[in-house]
Amino acid sequence: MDSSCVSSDQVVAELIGMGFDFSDVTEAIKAVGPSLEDAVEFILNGSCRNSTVASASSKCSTSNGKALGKRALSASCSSDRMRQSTIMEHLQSTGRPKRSKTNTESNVSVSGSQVFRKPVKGSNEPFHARKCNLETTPEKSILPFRCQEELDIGPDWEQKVNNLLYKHFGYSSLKSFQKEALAAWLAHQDCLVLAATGSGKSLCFQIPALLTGKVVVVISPLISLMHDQCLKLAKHGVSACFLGSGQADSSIEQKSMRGMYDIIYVCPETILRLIKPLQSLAESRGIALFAIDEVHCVSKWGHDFRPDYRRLSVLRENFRADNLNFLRFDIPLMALTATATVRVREDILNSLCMSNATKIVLTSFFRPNLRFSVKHSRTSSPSSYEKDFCELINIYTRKKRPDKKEDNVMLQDLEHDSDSSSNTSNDSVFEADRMSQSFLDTIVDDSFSENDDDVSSSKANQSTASNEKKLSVEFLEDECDLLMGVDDLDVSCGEFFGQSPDKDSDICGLREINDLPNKQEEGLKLQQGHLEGSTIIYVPTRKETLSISKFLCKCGVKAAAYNAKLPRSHLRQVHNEFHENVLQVVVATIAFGMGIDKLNVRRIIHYGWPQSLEAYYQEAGRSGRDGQLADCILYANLSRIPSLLPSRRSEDQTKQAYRMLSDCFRYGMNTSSCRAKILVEYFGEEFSYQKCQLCDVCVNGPPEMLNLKAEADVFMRVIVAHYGLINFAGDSYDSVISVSNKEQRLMEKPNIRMFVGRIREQSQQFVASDVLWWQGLARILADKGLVREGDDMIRVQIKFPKPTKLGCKFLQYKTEEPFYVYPEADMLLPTKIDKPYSSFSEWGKGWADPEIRRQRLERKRTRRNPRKRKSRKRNPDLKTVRGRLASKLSKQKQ
Ligand SMILES: Nc1ncnc2c1ncn2[C@@H]1O[C@H](COP(=O)(O)OP(=O)(O)OP(=O)(O)O)[C@@H](O)[C@H]1O
Ligand SMILES: [Mg+2]
Repeated sequence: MDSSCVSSDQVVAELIGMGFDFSDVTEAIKAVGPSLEDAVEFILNGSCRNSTVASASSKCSTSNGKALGKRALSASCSSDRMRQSTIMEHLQSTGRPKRSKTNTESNVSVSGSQVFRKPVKGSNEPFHARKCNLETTPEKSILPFRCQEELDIGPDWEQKVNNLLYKHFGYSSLKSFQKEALAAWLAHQDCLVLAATGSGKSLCFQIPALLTGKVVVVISPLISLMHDQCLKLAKHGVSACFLGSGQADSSIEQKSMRGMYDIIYVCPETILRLIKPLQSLAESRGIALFAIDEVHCVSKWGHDFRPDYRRLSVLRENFRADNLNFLRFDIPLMALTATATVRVREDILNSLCMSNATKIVLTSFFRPNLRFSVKHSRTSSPSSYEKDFCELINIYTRKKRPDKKEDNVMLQDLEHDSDSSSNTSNDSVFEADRMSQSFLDTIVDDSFSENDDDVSSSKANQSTASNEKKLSVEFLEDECDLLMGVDDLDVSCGEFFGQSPDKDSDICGLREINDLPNKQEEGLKLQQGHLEGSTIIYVPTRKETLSISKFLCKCGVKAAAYNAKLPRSHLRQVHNEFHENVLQVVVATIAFGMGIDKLNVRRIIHYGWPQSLEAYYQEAGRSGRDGQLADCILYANLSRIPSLLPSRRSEDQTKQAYRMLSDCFRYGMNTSSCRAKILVEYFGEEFSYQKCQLCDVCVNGPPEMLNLKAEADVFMRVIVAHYGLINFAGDSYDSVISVSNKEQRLMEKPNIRMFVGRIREQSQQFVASDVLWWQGLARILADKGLVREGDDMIRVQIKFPKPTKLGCKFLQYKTEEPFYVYPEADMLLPTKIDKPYSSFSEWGKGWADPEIRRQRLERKRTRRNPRKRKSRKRNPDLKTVRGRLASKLSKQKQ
């Protein structure tokens, strides 16, 4: 067989697959030979690289394309009738009846033509080109790429898809949710795919491009995500490009709009200005689908709201069959996410104007190989790092000397960067570090913590700070990377041409180990990476990315910081080295983007409270994508109520943000329910397993239940008495409330501290009890419907407890019925609580002994560290937000 001829066939098929007209393709091949790149250039630019080709080109451009094309093909392939006939066979295959716009019942036919991609290694199978120009109409001849013929994919579409799947990705079959999503797309239905992280949602929108030869347009929120996906597709033989927001060079965009790539990744900002060119593309090569990946970004009720996502309803408005007469059906929308609550789903459907008949493909959010746990830590200092990362350091440094030079690659890079004054990017690292300093101080100082976590206090903070740049929301928000812009790498667009799928290996951990049976060495290497795996540590602030990565590097771990303020080139390097297993640990803010698809991420550590369970689950979901066990550990200060990180929010959004933070806090405080169950139920799924058998709660079991009848009783009595809701005749609690004071007290906002103070005053048994413990009890009582938030504000922790009707009834029951509950995590903290309060009878007696009392009070004083408190009071620390506010306020008072 003439190899050059086979090669020509391949190039022809590839070019037709790209959407070029057959006549143009043959003309180009004739002119430049079987070179894909030159042929593309020839067709697009009408010119070639060398002079011979150039002359051919000019010759071609004036000649009859079709005639020349036929001649070209017949000339180059005259000796290989078999290959030639294979192409021709397909080209001449009979057209199927066209579907009408009203034929919405069809569930197995698609608009456009079937096309097979570039043949894979060693394949002798016939390959096919699209069926363009066989039924030429005058209209079509005006549009060179246009191909309106409908091909019935047929009832065996699944088999066809499986073949493509195997050829391109090495997988044997579709997962059932992928099948469902594809069936919906084949039936021209919009589709919302809700499936767990790492379940394979991307294939749902990649397959349509392979199956139809039309373009798939994917809206994606981050350059790094688009970049990774394009790279991966290219390795699997699919051409793709990505278009970020600020492209200096528009050539890729232009080529993409001419149908050069099978899949176009584009950020929402950019797609809004590409509507017209996309309409032309829909008319020429055809658009099979608009996929909106990470679609939870649409919703302001979600955790990662991007205003530009909300404007994507333009896709539905501008790509309807009603508006565009060349369309038989609206171009379907496929929206995909791994983290959307029921409310967010509704918001997505409405905001994107998805059709009423949208198919919801819902799979379990449960990831059975993820082991969730929560640990208490101050998370604020090197001493916490030492304690908390000791195990991690051991894993990565078992066979190494901790001070080994080469282990500190990225740290040295950063330090070097910081020291240098001549290099701009270095400056920015240093700048990032310097700028972060003041903010970290505020975080360490818990300026945003404690109990002032309500909307009003947050507003007060914001307004007081508004004049001072350093205290502005913008500044603080920026320090936290709360909003990640799309441009998270130093590239704004890129193109990737499909390589033969067999050429790719395990680079970037793109394929399963068992896909590489003949590549033992690589397999072993990868396996080694799998055993140890990679780790991502998520922290709330940029400063912590630097301090923790620095700490780890010093301990011999190959770690790097990742936050939005670091130079883009550094971020790209971190991405690459993370994927290539050069780095062991990445310490990142949320900027280390969504959809990171690396097989061997063995642990995700959250070091500090996440802002929502959606964000937490999304980030945790980056681990264990190889199906092996992976750890998702949340280290949080359980003795502190988490606070919202500063961000610009409307009042409604602030309320929602508090709701989400509160759910997250309750997840951390939980001691009795399976963590996986809490997480999947949060997304509205019924958890069918009851227990995951892996999380800390399932493994360690819940704590002992305590009968807190006495404590609940005293707490309820104090607040009920305060509100004067029950007349406790002759009751000591009532006796402390004089009638004259009642009105005044009803006017004031009695907070939980006040009530605890009152309990301490009135009952010696509880005289040294901790507010933290009572806060836990207040949550339990609120869960049982006995108390509620007094001012109806939404808070992370109940602050102004007020009895409900049920709460009043609770006190009226003069029964001895026990009140058994599981204590929450903060109620169990050893430093705060020595004993369960139900054993106070004995413990309380101790207070009668002066020596015991002296010792206890002394202990308490030492715990509180009075020196620090004193100095803070007298001299507000001007390095902190709280300190600056305090000093400002005291000046105002004076
Ligand atoms: N049918 C399949 N059989 C085996 N593996 C598959 C299949 N489909 C997808 N995968 C693999 O699953 C992994 C995760 O895929 P993908 O990145 O699409 O996940 P995702 O659902 O988009 O996750 P995320 O929500 O984090 O973005 C990929 O490595 C992919 O190749
Ligand atoms: Mg994804």
